[in-house]
Amino acid sequence: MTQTVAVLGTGKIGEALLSGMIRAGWRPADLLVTTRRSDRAQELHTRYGVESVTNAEAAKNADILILAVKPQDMGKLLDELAPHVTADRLVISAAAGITTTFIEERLTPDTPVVRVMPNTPVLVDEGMSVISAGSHATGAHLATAEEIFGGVGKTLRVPESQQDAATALSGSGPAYFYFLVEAMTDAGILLGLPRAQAHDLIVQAAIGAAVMLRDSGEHPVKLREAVTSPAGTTISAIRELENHGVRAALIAALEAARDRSRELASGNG
Ligand SMILES: NC(=O)C1=CN([C@@H]2O[C@H](COP(=O)(O)OP(=O)(O)OC[C@H]3O[C@@H](n4cnc5c(N)ncnc54)[C@H](O)[C@@H]3O)[C@@H](O)[C@H]2O)C=CC1
Ligand SMILES: O=C(O)[C@@H]1CCC=N1
Repeated sequence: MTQTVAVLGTGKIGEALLSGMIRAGWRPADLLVTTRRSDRAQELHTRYGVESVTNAEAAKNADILILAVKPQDMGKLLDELAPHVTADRLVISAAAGITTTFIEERLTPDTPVVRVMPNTPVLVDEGMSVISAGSHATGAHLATAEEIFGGVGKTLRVPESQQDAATALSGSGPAYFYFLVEAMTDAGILLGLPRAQAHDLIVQAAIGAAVMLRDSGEHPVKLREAVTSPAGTTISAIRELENHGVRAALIAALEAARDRSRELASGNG
């Protein structure tokens, strides 16, 4: 029997997931969305043909509820849902930091909850979604989450204790690469290239490097060594990166993201 899936909170990640599910073959008739604003509901209907309902209606009518509001809005959303969510539903949360216990405590006892940390490349079917079971979620519930998120990229099961780290790596990860591309494009401007050309050169270098990382099976150190000619250009750049502590900065940055995810666990942010 076809299941109905509702995406509650259809902002950046909610819409990215919704669009991916439709590309992966979900019928708009089997999908529901909730929004805070009616113009947003209309926009999503025009774009995807999906019906917009209230959170309470979504809880009553959908078999699977995907919660995609900000961690700070999660407590309020769960209060709205609680009277209507029965334990035969599957609740999937995509919110950073929010634990399955936080959600379970606010819903009908025994409601299965799965925590997922996706990332925005679900928009191009190259997402990374890290999945953990709450205390009432079975293997079948995890498989359902994998089916939904696996349609738009890779999935990985981890113990929930690793979710904050995964959030720092893959959840936020795309932003670090965009930041690097932005900075390297600025460097191209400094070196006298037109902005559009600098952008294209760096983006293609990033794509080429990413595909080699994924497909060659080689360690990144080996791939970097192959670029780094003796007394050449690359080693001059690497020395500057090390002088400026870029490696240490990245380690500290991801640690800060992990810590922020832990802080968000209270739902107050
Ligand atoms: N943006 C990203 O790359 C990722 C975000 N996430 C998580 O996804 C969640 C959403 O993040 P974004 O999409 O970036 O934020 P966003 O602000 O774009 O989307 C949140 C949406 O929820 C709506 N909303 C809030 N309360 C609502 C309610 N009671 N009923 C219906 N809709 C409601 C807001 O109007 C907004 O459209 C967060 O918990 C975040 O941690 C997870 C992975 C990646
Ligand atoms: O920045 C954030 O909090 C969200 C979670 C992971 C990516 N974006």
